[in-house]
Amino acid sequence: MFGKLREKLKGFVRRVEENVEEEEKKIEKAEPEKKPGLFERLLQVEIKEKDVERALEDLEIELLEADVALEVVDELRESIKRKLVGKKVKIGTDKAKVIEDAVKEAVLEVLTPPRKINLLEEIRAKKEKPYVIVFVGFNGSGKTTTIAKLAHWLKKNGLSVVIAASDTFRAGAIEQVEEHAKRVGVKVIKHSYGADPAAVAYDAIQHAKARGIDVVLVDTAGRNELNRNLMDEMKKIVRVTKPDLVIFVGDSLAGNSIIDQARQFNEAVKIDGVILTKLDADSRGGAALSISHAIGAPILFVGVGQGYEDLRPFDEKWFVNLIFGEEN
Ligand SMILES: Nc1nc2c(ncn2[C@@H]2O[C@H](COP(=O)(O)OP(=O)(O)OP(=O)(O)O)[C@@H](O)[C@H]2O)c(=O)[nH]1
Repeated sequence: MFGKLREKLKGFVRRVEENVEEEEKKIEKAEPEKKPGLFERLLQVEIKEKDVERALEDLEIELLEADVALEVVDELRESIKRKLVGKKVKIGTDKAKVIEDAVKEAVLEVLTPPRKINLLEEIRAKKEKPYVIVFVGFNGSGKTTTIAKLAHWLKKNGLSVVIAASDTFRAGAIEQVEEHAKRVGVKVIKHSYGADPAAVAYDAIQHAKARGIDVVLVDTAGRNELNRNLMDEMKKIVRVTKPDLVIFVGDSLAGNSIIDQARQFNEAVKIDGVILTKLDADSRGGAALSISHAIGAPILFVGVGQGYEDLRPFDEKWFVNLIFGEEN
């Protein structure tokens, strides 16, 4: 996971370290009489703007190549600069660590959403059952698989779940969700193809209300902003179901374009949270790094494989440790 991102960020740390080491050598070589404040200068070396500027320019290009969104690259650049320039490092100490810590902190800041959601707590705290989650996204982003994974996870956490087969548009979609649901032991509420998806979701909510089921997961058809009718239909599903949460499911392999997708969906129906799929196959990591910052909604889970267990609650510290090689 994220091999490219790791390589770029570590490369940056190395380049700045080399520059600072050069400075250090200059201080050590200088004649004592040419050195004002010799004692402090000998003890520490200050990281100068020129030590980071060139390395930052290279990093900027590399991050863009790794599909990090432009605004996130700018944010990282400024943040790293703020943290490093003027910093004094004791001679003989581990400079790489000081630089890496600053980069880690900057990445963590960019990853930390303005708002966090503890899904289990929210579901349990809701007085009137059910808690309704609508899933939206492009075709093939992994929505249906993700819904099955989440149903499995919710069940494991002691919650009851029903799925609304609200993709009445794509041939085979209802059978597909039924198959997944059967495997994870969850009931599906369905109508026939061509039926109103909002009506299917509404029925699923009534079903859950009548039986005291905790959560309704609404599977919707994959769509994009060019499908005007489908986008309007999605707005109707949200209007009718008044969901507690709208989750955008995005394929992390789609790279930078996933950010535009998320923005379009966020404009149409407000996105409350994100699930990124296929992280197991994502070497670039740019989408994961950028999406929360771009739409102001937290990443709730990440998909890390095709099995039902392969859904991991997202935590930015985990992501940072993964990038900096402290966890696999
Ligand atoms: N490797 C990997 N594959 C995944 C992951 N999540 C989903 N997939 C695969 O992605 C493919 C598409 O998933 P679906 O769930 O069918 O996609 P969908 O978004 O429901 O498709 P539409 O109904 O067209 O919107 C399937 O082959 C899934 O097994 C993941 O986290 N990792």
